[in-house]
Amino acid sequence: MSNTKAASAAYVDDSTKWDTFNLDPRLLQAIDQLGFENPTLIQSSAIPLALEDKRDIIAKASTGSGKTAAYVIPIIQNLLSNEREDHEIRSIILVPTRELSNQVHQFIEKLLSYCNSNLGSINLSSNVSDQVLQSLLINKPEIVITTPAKLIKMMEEQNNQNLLNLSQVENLTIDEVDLILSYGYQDDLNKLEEYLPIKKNLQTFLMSATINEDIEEIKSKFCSKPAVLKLNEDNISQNNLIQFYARTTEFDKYLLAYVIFKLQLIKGKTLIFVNDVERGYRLKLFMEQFGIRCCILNSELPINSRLHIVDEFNKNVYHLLIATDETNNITIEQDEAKEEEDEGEEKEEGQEVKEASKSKKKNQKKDKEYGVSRGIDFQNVACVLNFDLPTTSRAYIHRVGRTARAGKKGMALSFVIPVKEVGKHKTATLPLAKRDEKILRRIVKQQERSGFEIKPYQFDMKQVEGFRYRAEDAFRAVTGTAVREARIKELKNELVNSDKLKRYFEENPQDLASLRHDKELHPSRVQSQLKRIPEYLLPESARGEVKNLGFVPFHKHGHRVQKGKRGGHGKRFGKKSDPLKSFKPRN
Ligand SMILES: Nc1ncnc2c1ncn2[C@@H]1O[C@H](COP(=O)(O)OP(=O)(O)OP(=O)(O)O)[C@@H](O)[C@H]1O
Repeated sequence: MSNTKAASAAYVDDSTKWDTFNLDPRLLQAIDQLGFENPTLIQSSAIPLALEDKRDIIAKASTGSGKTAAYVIPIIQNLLSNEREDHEIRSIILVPTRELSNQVHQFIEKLLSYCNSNLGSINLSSNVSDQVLQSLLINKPEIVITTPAKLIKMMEEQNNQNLLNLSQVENLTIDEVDLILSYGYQDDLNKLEEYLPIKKNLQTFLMSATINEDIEEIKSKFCSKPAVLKLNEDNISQNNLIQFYARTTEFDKYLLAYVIFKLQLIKGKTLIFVNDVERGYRLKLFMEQFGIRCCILNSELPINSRLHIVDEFNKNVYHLLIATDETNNITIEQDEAKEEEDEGEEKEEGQEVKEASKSKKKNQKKDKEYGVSRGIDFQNVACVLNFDLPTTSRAYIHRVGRTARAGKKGMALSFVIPVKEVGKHKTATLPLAKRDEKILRRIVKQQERSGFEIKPYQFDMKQVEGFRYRAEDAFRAVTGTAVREARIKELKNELVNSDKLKRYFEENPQDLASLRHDKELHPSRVQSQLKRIPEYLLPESARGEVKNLGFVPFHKHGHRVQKGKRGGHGKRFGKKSDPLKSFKPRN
């Protein structure tokens, strides 16, 4: 989390002020510095329960509703109000991914700004060597943030046992608790049970936007009489997320992506989700053909690069990020089984999914603790594009939750392939798309249950058609070999970046900006003519002098489109533009 403006009325509890919680002045000052004027609803519900009533908490609240502060503030407050001479580990925060571990750690450090000399925190899942971690642990930081696997690995190493003494732990928090279970951390949690003083009044917080009965076992292990808070969309008066889906074909996904991003039909930053690493590179290479710059995020990249990419995306260095969502594949079997059970659907298709996901798993060298669709606080994302539909409706909630955060507005657009279209385009196909229609039905139902609508969006294909030839040409240039080469090249680049990042940029943080992650990879045939859009391809309103603004405003009044500059368009949209407005739905 970086500096944040106050969340909008949708999430903020205006009726509650921070000073009603009797927080330590050092903590209040840090909250003030973050710009959090009022607590959010989940914060104003959870904090008194945790502090005054000393309750364990199970909180299910929407993505972006401020759950992190809802558990971090009570943790810090409790530590401050029982300050001790001796330093010991007193709070463990478990998160499913290294990305989230880093983010939560950074947030905690901000809240500790005024009490750093009294309290400390450590991120065990950071990218430093075990020796460095050991030297940091000597200082006995009070708060440990980690993935379960890393904690257990360190606990099991003989020489860490004194350093990682958990006998004084007073609080255990499990963030994204349902994902922790899906990631196969159950064994680690079982082991953790042995190390923790559960019987001695351990306070437990279990948090997520999606929680179901799967957590019963954890609940009975770690909680006693928990207060269960359910603050989902129903509790929020205003819906800031506009959701669309568009039925399309395997190839037309690429065509539409080209049109949307080349014509800058989406205003602001976009996060594009694909379902596997290779598709991410294919899409990047395809977009590169048109001079559309974007960067890639996936589990193959070194952790330093991943964190740096997210950080720079948040600082608006990049506008387009193609992220491979692999929680998708990890949770698919469990989630499918669960969702099918809920809806009494047949098991056969579940089998199909298992097979497809198995064959995928074979050639992936992924970091098991990678994840960006859960919990990562991407800042100011205008649009989430599900280039590939997620494979469960639960994954959908978390993906689209990367936009419209903290009460801001956002849009989600999901491409859906009708069953009869699957397998028609040899290279662009994605076998799991056979499930798209079914998943869409579930998403629609689930959104309806929360009172939201996901609307169909039909692009006016007549307008798009003119771009087809160029899209096909560009797509042909992105061969399988080109994708493989790009993948290796990106990995090499990022390893170099990562090494540089580690050694040099630690001391020179201001120079971090010089490492760009959206460099062109182009191992495919480069066709420079594709970077320009000839005028005849533009929608009428965008040709020549602007007359019909309010449609696709390619440039401000009185300015010509500056071709050849920044991917062919010098100017951003005027005020009246709406994302995707030129492609009106056909009813
Ligand atoms: N009281 C507050 N006032 C204003 N902004 C806030 C407040 N609390 C949190 N935020 C901001 O809201 C954003 C979302 O918070 P957070 O990441 O904790 O959400 P979350 O509920 O954990 O979401 P997810 O389920 O996606 O993990 C962050 O940018 C955070 O800084």
